[in-house]
Amino acid sequence: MIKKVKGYTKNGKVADYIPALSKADPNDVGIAIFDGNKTCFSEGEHHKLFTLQSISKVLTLALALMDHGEDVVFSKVGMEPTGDPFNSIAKLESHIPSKPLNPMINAGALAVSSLIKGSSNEEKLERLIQFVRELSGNSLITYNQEVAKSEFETADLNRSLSYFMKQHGVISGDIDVLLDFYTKQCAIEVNCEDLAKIGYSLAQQGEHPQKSYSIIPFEIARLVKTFMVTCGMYNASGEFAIRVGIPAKSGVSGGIVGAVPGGIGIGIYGPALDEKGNSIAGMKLLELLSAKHHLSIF
Ligand SMILES: NC(=O)CC[C@H](N)C(=O)O
Repeated sequence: MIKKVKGYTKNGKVADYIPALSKADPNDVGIAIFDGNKTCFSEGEHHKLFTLQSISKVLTLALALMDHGEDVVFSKVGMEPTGDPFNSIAKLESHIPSKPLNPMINAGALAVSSLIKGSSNEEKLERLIQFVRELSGNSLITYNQEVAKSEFETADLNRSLSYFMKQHGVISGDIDVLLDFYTKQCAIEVNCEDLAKIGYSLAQQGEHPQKSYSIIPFEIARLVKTFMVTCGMYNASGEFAIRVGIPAKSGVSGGIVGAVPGGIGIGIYGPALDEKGNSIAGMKLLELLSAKHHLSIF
């Protein structure tokens, strides 16, 4: 499978606006698939660690909904796709009230992250990491300090979005404290197998990947997967729904998580990105997989 898409990597580019991410090898492509059995199917660079980046937005959304419920969360963030790049500030100004349009773009994710419960950033991060450990069944998961620091030092666009939202009453508190948490959340490190299990858990409406208990309430799992369909691949979500049709979320590290209803989780890594910030080989891989195994939900 990987062989068929490897060639696409040369048409993409590794993200370098977060300096530490530019160290990734653009030729890497890895995939893991988990269907609830003990072992994952995996191929390529599936063992390499990479940071969640925007994939974390799905997980903080689920946690914030579990912390506060829908009314509070959706008073701060909307439910509509933007059609704009993930880091755009444009709609914050042109939409009244100026709350971000959805939780899968940076502005929305920053607003959601500001809601995570905890008396300090350490406590909030510990809760989030524990949540990711449960969803992946991997108790060793932690965050990459170098990537977090690299993003914190260069995140002026995200600071701008945050200050804009603070001025408009969407968020409150110290912006650098929020950025400290957000950049660490984005720097949580996984491999394809961890990601496949997270996808499986979402596909199974929040069930633990290996034990029979629920980590995310059914209704919240349904809700976050709907956002994955409508907004998960940024401003390529419409085309992705047509070509692939799997609830999925990507990140600029080159990761993609997919959750196929009926119990298949997919974790992909391919750091060469297209111009919208999605893994170029990863998207192709999902397209081939979906066509071959009829995985589209539509
Ligand atoms: N699209 C992404 O993966 C963006 C996440 C990244 N940490 C940022 O805020 O820019």
